[in-house]
Amino acid sequence: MALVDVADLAIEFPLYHHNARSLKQRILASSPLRLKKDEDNRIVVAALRDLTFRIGNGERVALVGPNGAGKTTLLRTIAGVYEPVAGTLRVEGEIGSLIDPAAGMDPLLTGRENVVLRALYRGLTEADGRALADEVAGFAGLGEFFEVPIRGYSAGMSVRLSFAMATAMTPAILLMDEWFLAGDSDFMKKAETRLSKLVTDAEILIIATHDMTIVRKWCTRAIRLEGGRILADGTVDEVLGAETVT
Ligand SMILES: Nc1ncnc2c1ncn2[C@@H]1O[C@H](COP(=O)(O)OP(=O)(O)OP(=O)(O)O)[C@@H](O)[C@H]1O
Repeated sequence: MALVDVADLAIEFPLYHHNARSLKQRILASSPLRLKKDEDNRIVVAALRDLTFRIGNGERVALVGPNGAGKTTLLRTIAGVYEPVAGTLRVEGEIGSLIDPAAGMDPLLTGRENVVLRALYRGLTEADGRALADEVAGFAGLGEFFEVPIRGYSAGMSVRLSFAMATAMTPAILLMDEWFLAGDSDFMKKAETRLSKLVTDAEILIIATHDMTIVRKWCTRAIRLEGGRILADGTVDEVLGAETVT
């Protein structure tokens, strides 16, 4: 049974470590809501504040809201990239993340080596890891680039590799940022079937998106964030109404 359970969660990003006093005063004066001073007298962005929700088995959740609302930060927090400054986060089930293409990969290793390493990390045998790498190579279509260190990849190549890798295994909890759906059109046509299967097979899907067509197609629930807080949480129809874009 997969579960994401969040209570009173807060994430902050320090912006200024040094003592730029007059600048601090000006920033705080012009933006009193989202920027604040922490106990070490640094200016921080309150990226997420007072978040409480629970996502259980079978739920397909869209995170919606304007630029800077906190959608990607929330995905990364659930993925374990950021440590909350307050509150609790409980995740049960293996996470597959389509958020940052090169996350968790070693830039000095080749595409193939990265896949095998990830497979070993997930408890597969080396033979299974090698078989998985062949499968990923076939789908990613990187040709000879699969055999070079990934620091030499273009942004699109990194997306192809991480997409192929993430969709070759079925995670219990799938986290996805919508820009992962914006690869070149030939690749995305090929990717769609594979992605649909992954979305269906995962026990929990959480996707951050501005595209209400995606929300209506894939999701059963929507959480609207604004200014790092939850404004609404309910069924897609309740939260979106007649909306098509945010
Ligand atoms: N690494 C960081 N350092 C400092 N501030 C950050 C960092 N990442 C995000 N923020 C801030 O946190 C807030 C939430 O950003 P986030 O990227 O989560 O928003 P979003 O809803 O995903 O926006 P978008 O729709 O534009 O992708 C914003 O105010 C942003 O400036």
